[in-house]
Amino acid sequence: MTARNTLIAPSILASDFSRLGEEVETVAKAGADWIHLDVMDGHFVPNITFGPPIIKAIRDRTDKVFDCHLMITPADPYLAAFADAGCDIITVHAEAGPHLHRSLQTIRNLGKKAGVSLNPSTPESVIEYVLDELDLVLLMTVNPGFGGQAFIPSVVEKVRRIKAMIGDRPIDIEIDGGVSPANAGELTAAGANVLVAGSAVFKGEGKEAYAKNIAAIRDAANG
Ligand SMILES: O=C(CO)[C@H](O)[C@H](O)COP(=O)(O)O
Ligand SMILES: [Fe+2]
Repeated sequence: MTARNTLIAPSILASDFSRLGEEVETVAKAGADWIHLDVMDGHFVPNITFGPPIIKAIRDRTDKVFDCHLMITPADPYLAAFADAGCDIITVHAEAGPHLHRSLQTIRNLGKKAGVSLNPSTPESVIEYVLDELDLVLLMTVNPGFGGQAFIPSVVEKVRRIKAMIGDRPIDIEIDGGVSPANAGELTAAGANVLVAGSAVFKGEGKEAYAKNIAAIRDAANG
């Protein structure tokens, strides 16, 4: 049965960076559940975005959950800085370091929710022995590094397998990359409950446009 309470997490990667604070406030008022923050280092992924000072600067624009997606390696030396900047959920990539269990423990010890992200080619087995350290699994449906890429449909089967793996543990399944009303329904039917969307949300100008875009994804997700 399709999930009824899908959360929508707009990625500010697709927003107008020259008005970042305003964009965060606008998309929050337009119905975003979480704000998704894509941190890229030019090393783990071939793009560079922003870090803790920028996140800190926009933190007071909304009280929505700050969902921080770290595409950086190493991640461990920077986890405290992201926690201090105001991230509520901190997600590291399974491929980005040798000590995933330690990274997740560090995030929880900082009082934040711990997430792990898997690239499209990474098997779900990497999370088998850290399930009890996890609050969220983020499945990439594009190769990380850029917004506006095409959705990779083979990941939908992985969503189903991860849903079965986590059983009744309270772990969110979040999807990131190329999400739109065209694929939201199959993702939630497979077990996802959080959908990140950048280019499908920041289309058009201002609150009404963003609200319409978020509602279209939510309606499709909830069947
Ligand atoms: O993590 C990401 C890229 O690495 C972004 O969150 C993702 O690509 C969202 O953008 P879009 O919805 O435009 O694909
Ligand atoms: Fe992301």
